[in-house]
Amino acid sequence: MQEENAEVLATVLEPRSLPNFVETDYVRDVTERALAYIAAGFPVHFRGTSGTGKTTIAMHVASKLGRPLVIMHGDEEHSTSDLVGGQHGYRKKKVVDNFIHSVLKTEESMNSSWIDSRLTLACKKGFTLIYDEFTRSRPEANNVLLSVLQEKMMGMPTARGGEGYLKVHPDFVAIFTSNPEEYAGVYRSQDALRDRMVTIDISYPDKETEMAITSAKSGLPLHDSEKIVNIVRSLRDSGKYEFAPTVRGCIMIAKTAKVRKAAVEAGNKIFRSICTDVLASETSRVGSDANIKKVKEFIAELVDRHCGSNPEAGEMNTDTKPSLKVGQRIAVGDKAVSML
Ligand SMILES: Nc1ncnc2c1ncn2[C@@H]1O[C@H](COP(=O)(O)OP(=O)(O)OP(=O)(O)O)[C@@H](O)[C@H]1O
Repeated sequence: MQEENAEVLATVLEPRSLPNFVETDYVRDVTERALAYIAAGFPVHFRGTSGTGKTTIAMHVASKLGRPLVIMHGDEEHSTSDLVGGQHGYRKKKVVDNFIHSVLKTEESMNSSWIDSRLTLACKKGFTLIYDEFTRSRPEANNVLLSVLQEKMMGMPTARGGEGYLKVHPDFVAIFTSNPEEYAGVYRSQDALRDRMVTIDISYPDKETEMAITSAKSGLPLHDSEKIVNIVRSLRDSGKYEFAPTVRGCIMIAKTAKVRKAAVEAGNKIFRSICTDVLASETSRVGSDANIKKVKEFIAELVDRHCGSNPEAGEMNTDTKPSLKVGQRIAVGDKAVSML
């Protein structure tokens, strides 16, 4: 019944890397390791703090598999039916019989049909599934995945209310991401599920990768991107923050400096204020005035340290050195970097 009538409530994506994806040695290494585990038949789990690039790498790995892609996002509101599918839809039929003037007859009927979840669709058709931040869903909701990953069978409710099984397509691949900082207050990654996947820890990318990402995403030349990355990495290494700054901070500073045509120089007031705004907001949620003042002073110090003190610095000259172009391979330090 479900096979024939299934409506598909799912967005199937073409497997593609995200725009301006940068491939460095670091990215290539993580991708190759993940693809090898997948080829050996194991689901892969990218685990890392916010902004380390887990989702982007998951999308890249999916693009290498070349199968259609569906994405699910963990959510504590999810129930099993969000993962498996369920009866959805409502049709109302109203018959008004006023043949006899004084009688009004109304008839209503409801009709619902089975709608596959994204997981079911991927299991049936052999698509790639990215389950982003899967630990945000309650363990009971995720339990259906245990037999999918181990026995390659998926428990499905039947028309008569019992349980049937769907055989998982041999091309089905699952890629998971999670943020360990969220385990404490939310739901710990279930051990049984974790035991069925290979976890690759993703930490902050190396300097070359951060520079290449900043340049590719903003269009700023690499030498300017390097100065911004140096500021962010020094702040991260210092430990003087509530939340560690990420490559997202680098991208925000670089893009805004470009829009405002501010030279990436310590002497440029606009550039200084962009660094302070972006990094103070990225690294603190609530803070006392005294704390924020200290962080801002430290950011100013880092801008001086990494961008020189040039009081004459005015508008940036964006024409002097190229940023990373699609397909271009360049040397950053002693490493080769390319943008896909
Ligand atoms: N290899 C890469 N090429 C280009 N951009 C990248 C690459 N890796 C990461 N990024 C960029 O870095 C930022 C953070 O990456 P991403 O969103 O994948 O991190 P995340 O670890 O999934 O973060 P969160 O846990 O907060 O969702 C994004 O703007 C993303 O586009």
